Parts: sequence; C-alpha cells; structure tokens
Amino acid sequence: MTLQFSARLADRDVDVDLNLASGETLALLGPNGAGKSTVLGVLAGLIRPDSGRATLAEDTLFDLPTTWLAPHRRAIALLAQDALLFPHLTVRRNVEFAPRSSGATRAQAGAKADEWLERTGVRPLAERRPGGLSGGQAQRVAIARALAAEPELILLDEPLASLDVAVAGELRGMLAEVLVGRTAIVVTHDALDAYLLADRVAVLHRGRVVEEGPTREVLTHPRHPFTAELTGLSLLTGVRTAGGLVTDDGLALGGTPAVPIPAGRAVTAVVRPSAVMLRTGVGPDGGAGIAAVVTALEPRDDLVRVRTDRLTALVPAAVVAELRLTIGARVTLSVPRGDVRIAPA
Ligand SMILES: Nc1ncnc2c1ncn2[C@@H]1O[C@H](COP(=O)(O)OP(=O)(O)OP(=O)(O)O)[C@@H](O)[C@H]1O
Repeated sequence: MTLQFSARLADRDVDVDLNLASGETLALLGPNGAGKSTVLGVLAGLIRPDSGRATLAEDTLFDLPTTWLAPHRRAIALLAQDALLFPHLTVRRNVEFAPRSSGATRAQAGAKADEWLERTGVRPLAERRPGGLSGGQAQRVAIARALAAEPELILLDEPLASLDVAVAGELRGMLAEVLVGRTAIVVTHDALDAYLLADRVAVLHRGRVVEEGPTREVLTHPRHPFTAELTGLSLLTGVRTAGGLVTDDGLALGGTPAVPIPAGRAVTAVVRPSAVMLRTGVGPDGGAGIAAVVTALEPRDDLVRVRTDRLTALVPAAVVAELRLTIGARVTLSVPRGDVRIAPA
C-alpha cells in the first residue's frame, strides 16, 4: 500500500481508516459534514488529529503523539475547489513554483511547467495572469501546478464543483486522463466523477467509512442510503423470503438474489427508479402492487422523479401531467421482479 491512513478527531467525531495502493484513485463520497474535508486536511498536514498514524510510500506523515511531518515536507498536493493561484505571477510562473520550491533549476522547472500546461490544455495562456482567466482555465492551471510538483499523492477537494456544467464536463475528461496511474483522492458529491475518475470509492457518513470498494460495485449495489441517493437508486432493507423480501416497513416484493440467500436473512434490495411503474387508482390486475403516497415531484429535463413513501419512480413529464400527479396523491407502484436486486445486508 502506498498510503495507509488512520486518524481520530474527537471534537469532529471523525474516525477514519483508509488504504490506497500506488497508482489508485479513490473517490471520497459523503453528505455535508461527513468528514471528507477533514480527512484531506489531516493528510495535507493542515489539521492535526488527536491520534492516528499515516504513511505515504517511505514517509511517515504522522504517528501521534510523537511524529508530525510539516505540510511542506509531505509529498502531497492539495487542490481546492477554488484555484487559489498567485495573482501576481503569470500562469507559467504559477506552475513553475512547485518544482522551483523543491529545488529544480529555472530551466528544469520551466520544462516541467510547459509539459503540464500542455497536458492540461492551457499552454497558450502561459504568459497571462490569473486575473484574466475563466474559472475553468484557472482550475486547469491549478491542476497543472499541483501535478508539476510530482506529488506522491494528489488530493482534490470537489475540483469541478464551482464550474458550470459544460466546463466541468470538459475538465472531467482532462482530469480522468492525467489521473491515470496516479495515487489520488477526489472528494466529490457526483456519482459521475466517481465513475470516471476513481478506481475505488469510500463513502463517509458521520465521520466513519460506511462502505468501500470498487467504484462500479459500490455504486450499482449501494448498501448505505446516502450512496443510493447519490446514484439515484432506491435502497430497501428487510428480510429474505422465499419469493423475494419483506422490507422493514412490511412491504413484500418479488425478486431474485444474484447469490442464494436463505429465507430469514437480513438483505438489501436496490431498485432503479426507471424500472418502477406507476399508476393512479386500481389497475386491471385488481389492485396488485404497492400502495404509495407521492411525497415529492422533482422535474429534470423531460422526466420527473416521483418520490413516494415507498419507492421512487422516474416517469416522463407528460405522464405526470396526464395522471395529474400532485404531492399527497395516492398511487400504485409495481416493479418487475427482475429489477429488484437482492443482496445480503
Ligand atoms: N474548523 C472546524 N472546527 C471544528 N469542527 C469542524 C470544523 N470544520 C468542520 N468541522 C466539523 O467536522 C465534521 C466534518 O466536517 P467536514 O467539513 O470535514 O465535512 P465534509 O464531509 O467535508 O462536508 P462538506 O461536504 O460540507 O464540505 C463536521 O461535524 C463539522 O461540523
């Protein structure tokens, strides 16, 4: 393992262990206040935990209470949400700064800066000053500066959050390219970032890692409500029955697990909202289905996420209009059993 990290902070109620192999990118996901920035701050040396130990390659970052490596002596680059470039230096000088401060000659630092400005797509801006850059351009320069330092570990704190959707999309592609083979931790609220940038994800909730694993596995089979919410899936917990499961609130659903699970065992079930069918009133099958009450309607493009007290359905806006759905409306939901993915809890 390149990174082994373990830290506890009593006043923030954070207790986190993380391991990262060399060249691996980890997405750190979690709701506001979960502790993501705290973890990055401790790694960067800006926040001192009460106890813990962390090693990065050959370096001991901290081993408390005895050892604490100062931030500038850690081979770590932290990229914040805002680019935080030096306003009085040109773009090239900003990027040269990191190799210069680790002892490179001006010529070496210049060559390194040009290489990274090229790779991040901002070489033509080399002589400009940060004040004249767009948000996306400034963030590209910040990425070039972080990587020109050739850190052992790069930390990215929501690097795309302050950019508009089109610019964020372009930057995401560039980031995916430059992060290949690099050891990195990316804090994000976005499942797409995790899919495109990260080999593995760790989900933080109330200062603890609540699930962790390969990106696709965790995001398609969430075990924690936050992960399910992030990926837009409905997560149910309950007990395995012969035909499927009974949820904790008494809903019986047909379904088949990927691996055999004996009846009576605690299980989770994941349902894609687009697989949930919704109707009002009693259907032609005499009312079979799940009685539910609409709790929220969230339009997005020409689809509407219809949240209910049971499952969430994703339906065309035209259907919502036709059924005259409003909050509080009584509806009947059904899900094909093949779309109820059951896994051990
Ligand atoms: N400067 C601080 N001093 C003390 N406690 C703090 C400080 N900053 C954050 N906290 C607390 O530490 C916990 C973790 O917060 P943190 O900012 O790390 O979460 P986060 O997951 O990064 O959230 P967000 O997504 O909102 O940035 C929270 O309980 C928060 O209230």
